Amino acid sequence: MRLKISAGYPGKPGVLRDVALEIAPGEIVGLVGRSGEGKSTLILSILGLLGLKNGTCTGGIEFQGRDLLRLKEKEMRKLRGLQIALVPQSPLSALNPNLRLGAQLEECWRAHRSGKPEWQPLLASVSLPTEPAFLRLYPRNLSVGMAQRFLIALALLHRPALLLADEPTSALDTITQAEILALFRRLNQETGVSILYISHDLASVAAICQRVAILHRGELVENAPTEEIFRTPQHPYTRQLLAAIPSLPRVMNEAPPAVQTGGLAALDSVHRTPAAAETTDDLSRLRS
Ligand SMILES: Nc1ncnc2c1ncn2[C@@H]1O[C@H](COP(=O)(O)OP(=O)(O)OP(=O)(O)O)[C@@H](O)[C@H]1O
Ligand code: NI
Repeated sequence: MRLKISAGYPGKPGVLRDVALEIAPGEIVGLVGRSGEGKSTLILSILGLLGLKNGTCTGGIEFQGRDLLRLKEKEMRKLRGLQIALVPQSPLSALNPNLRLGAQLEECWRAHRSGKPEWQPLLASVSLPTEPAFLRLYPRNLSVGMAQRFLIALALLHRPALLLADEPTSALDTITQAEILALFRRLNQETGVSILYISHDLASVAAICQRVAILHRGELVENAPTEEIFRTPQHPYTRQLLAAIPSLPRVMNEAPPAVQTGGLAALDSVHRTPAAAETTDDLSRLRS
C-alpha cells in the first residue's frame, strides 16, 4: 500500500496534511503519535469509513493496483474484512455482547463467503482454546487479552493482505501487551500479512516494527527504520516520545541513558518473548 492523503472534519480541517506512507508486502510499519494527532483518522481513511464521522479525505491510497479513494462504497465493502482488516482499540466493546463467539465467527465469515470452515486452526493460530465449548462462550466470559486474541482471529479470518491495528494493546496490562505483540509478530512471519501498527507508545511499536513513522500535528515528522529512530531521532517531537518511554526503567538501570546506548537492545527482549509466554488460558480457568 502506498498513500498520500490529507484529511479533516467539518470545523476541523487539516487533521492530516499530505501524509505519505508506504507499507510493503509482509512489512510491519508503526505509526506513532500522541492522542489527537490523527492516527485513527488515517486508519478510517484507509478503510473508507471517514464519511461515518463526516470527515473527508483527499489524495490517493494505492492498494493492489487500485486507488481506494476512487472506489465505490460497494467495492470498498468487498475489500474491508477480506483484503484489509481492522483490529480495533477496545476489544470488549468491539464484540457483540449478545452473540456467542461461534456465531460471531460465522457472521464474519458469511460477510464474504458461504459455507462454514473449521475454526480450530484459526483459534490455534492465535493461541485460543480449540474445544467446541469455547465457541459457546459469550464475550463477557473472556479476559481482555483473550477478547483481543479473538478479535485478531476475526481480523485474520479471510487472510487479509493488510492488517490495521489501532492501538490494539492499549487496554491490556503489560504482560498481556507483550504476548499480543509477540502474536502479531508471529502471525506476520507465518502468514506474511502486512501490518500497520498504530500506537502512542513508541516502545511497543519498536518491538515489532521494521519501520516507524511519527505523526505530529497532522504531518509525518519522521519516517525511518526503527533502529534509526532510536539511535538518531531527527525531530524534537520524536525525542520527546523517546524520553517519555515508560517501559524501559529496567534497562535504564543497567545502562543509562537507554536511548543512546541500549534502547534497541532492550527492546530485543520483547522481540524474543518466548512462545511459551503466549499461554492459553484453559476453559476450566475461564469458567471458575
Ligand atoms: N468527527 C470529528 N469531528 C471533528 N473533529 C474530529 C472528529 N473526529 C476526530 N476529530 C479530531 O481530529 C483529531 C484527530 O483525531 P484522531 O481520532 O484521528 O486522533 P488519534 O491520534 O487517533 O487519537 P487517540 O490516540 O486519542 O485515538 C483530533 O483533534 C480530534 O479531536
Ligand atoms: Ni485513535
